[in-house]
Amino acid sequence: MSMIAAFYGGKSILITGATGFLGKVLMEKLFRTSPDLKVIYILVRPKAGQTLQQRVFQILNSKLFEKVKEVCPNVHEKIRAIYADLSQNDFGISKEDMQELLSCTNVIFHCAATVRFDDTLRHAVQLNVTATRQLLLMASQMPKLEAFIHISTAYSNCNLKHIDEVIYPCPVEPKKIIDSLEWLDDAIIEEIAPKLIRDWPNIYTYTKALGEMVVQQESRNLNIAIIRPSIVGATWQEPFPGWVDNVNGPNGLIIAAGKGFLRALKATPKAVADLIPVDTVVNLMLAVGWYTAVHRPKSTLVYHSTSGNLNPCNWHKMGVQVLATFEKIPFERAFRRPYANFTSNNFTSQYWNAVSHRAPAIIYDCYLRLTGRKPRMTKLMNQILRTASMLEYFINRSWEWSTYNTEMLMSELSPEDQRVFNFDVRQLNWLEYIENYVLGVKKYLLKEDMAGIPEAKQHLKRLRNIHYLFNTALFLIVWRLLIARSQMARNVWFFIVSFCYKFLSYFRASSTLKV
Ligand SMILES: CCCCCCCCCCCCCCCCCCCCCC(=O)SCCNC(=O)CCNC(=O)[C@H](O)C(C)(C)COP(=O)(O)OP(=O)(O)OC[C@H]1O[C@@H](n2cnc3c(N)ncnc32)[C@H](O)[C@@H]1OP(=O)(O)O
Ligand SMILES: NC(=O)C1=CN([C@@H]2O[C@H](COP(=O)(O)OP(=O)(O)OC[C@H]3O[C@@H](n4cnc5c(N)ncnc54)[C@H](OP(=O)(O)O)[C@@H]3O)[C@@H](O)[C@H]2O)C=CC1
Repeated sequence: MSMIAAFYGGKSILITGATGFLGKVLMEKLFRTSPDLKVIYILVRPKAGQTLQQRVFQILNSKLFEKVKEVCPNVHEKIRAIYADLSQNDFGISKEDMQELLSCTNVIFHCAATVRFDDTLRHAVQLNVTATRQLLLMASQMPKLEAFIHISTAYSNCNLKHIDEVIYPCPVEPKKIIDSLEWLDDAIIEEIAPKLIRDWPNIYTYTKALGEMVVQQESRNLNIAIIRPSIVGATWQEPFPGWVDNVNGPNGLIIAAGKGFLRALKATPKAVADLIPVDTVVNLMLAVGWYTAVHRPKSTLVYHSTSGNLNPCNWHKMGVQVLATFEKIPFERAFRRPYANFTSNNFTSQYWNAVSHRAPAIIYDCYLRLTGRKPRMTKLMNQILRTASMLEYFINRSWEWSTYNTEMLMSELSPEDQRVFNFDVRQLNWLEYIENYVLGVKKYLLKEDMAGIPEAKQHLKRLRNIHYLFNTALFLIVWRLLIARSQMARNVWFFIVSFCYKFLSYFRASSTLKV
């Protein structure tokens, strides 16, 4: 019997960010392994015209939850969506709901955050810092609370090269920032933001670091743990391989590469690609929840959920495998044949952007215009290049994350728990994982049918022929222009033509002799 699964039995669990990528996988695993849990409270806001109930219905009826419905047929009754908007100071939770949360919650998983790199400082602080403080305040009023698990990111201290499982102080106190945001106007905030974030690459990582400090400062006598995942990728094993549901992180770039839009990336090929499967992160979260509640460590422990120091893979290996998978399982209606050129050189990167990205987009837009259609490729290309440039910081550096706490926890688990809640990334086979990942992007993000693969392969063959034709035509045009202007080019040209002519004459003569 799994001790971790048994621990969650009969428990009331509060999850923030349950409608997000990590949150959904967390709920799925909880229901599947502890179907006798009492209730999962999720803090949700209405979104995109959907009510809370519609959002929950959509999640529970997705493919991700197919297995859950077999193990826990009354899953609908065990999930309680509570209206909450974390960008409001009191979350906007009703009095009755708040009362229920305060009196019943046993474990909290705080996943909600804004993960946009370019969010405004005000919004990012509100969500990643102030909301965390507010939730901790709520937690301190929960008599039955056994553990509070805060999800941060391995990149919260990416201004350092070696990162230990400790909370590092930020130059400016979070409280000072929260207070000043109350009276400063938006224009001033955006002006001071770059000075505040200093050597952090973006507002997201900076506010996640502030969030950790808030956890440390407001922990009171709560049992708290922090988990820091690196780049969270598709599921490795559970509930099935390759599940993904948004275009964040590598997902958008895999789409852009598979569709042939993105063919070069400013990336250091040897830098560590610190991806971690989402189910591995979730298994660690559940194990940490159990350990924190049962063993009650004296201080707040930080756990790194990273792959780099246990089972490293680099961007070159990843790119090669992604390309190999595109060969086997191509995406439909590609713009160009997929190709992956990683360069860390600024000049080469600019060159590839001009030749491989912007020029084809402009040519295609001209074609659309000529055929009476609305041009759209340049806009799309700009969007993709903007996203790629936002991620550049993370694909041109390597970090070392120590994983003592994570390894200690692994050794504390029973063999059964190590199997059911496996977070040992050493067992991950990257080639297999990446193939399933790309397949998952095709199936679950692009919603492409596997039956379309032969047609997609045909399409790629056509694109290859167009590519050869285009290159030959381009070569001839450039050559013709050169001949017109340079005597040397003319001489070379006549030499080649006469050589070819002589070769053909010889070939014809020798074949006539044979007959
Ligand atoms: C050479 C080829 C290579 C081939 C081989 C390939 C091998 C694989 C290589 C993989 C290398 C991976 C490196 C990963 C490094 C991750 C590091 C993470 C580190 C920290 C991790 C964390 O701790 S935490 C999570 C990370 N947090 C994000 O990862 C959010 C980022 N992101 C944004 O911060 C905003 O996205 C940003 C960008 C501002 C734009 O902002 P923006 O305003 O311009 O655009 P929007 O985001 O509003 O998007 C407008 C609409 O475009 C849609 N769309 C957007 N991108 C799209 C896309 N690429 N493909 C299709 N569709 C896309 C979107 O879905 C919207 O569609 P709709 O309007 O219909 O909803
Ligand atoms: N994905 C990754 O690569 C990594 C993620 N992390 C961390 O993991 C956690 C989860 O990330 P992930 O699942 O990928 O992110 P998602 O963007 O998929 O999910 C974010 C969640 O937060 C919720 N949320 C955002 N704003 C509000 C709000 N105002 N009120 C209520 N809920 C809100 C979202 O709700 P809604 O659906 O309504 O928008 C959603 O459920 C985050 O803390 C992130 O920092 C750490 C490292 C890497």
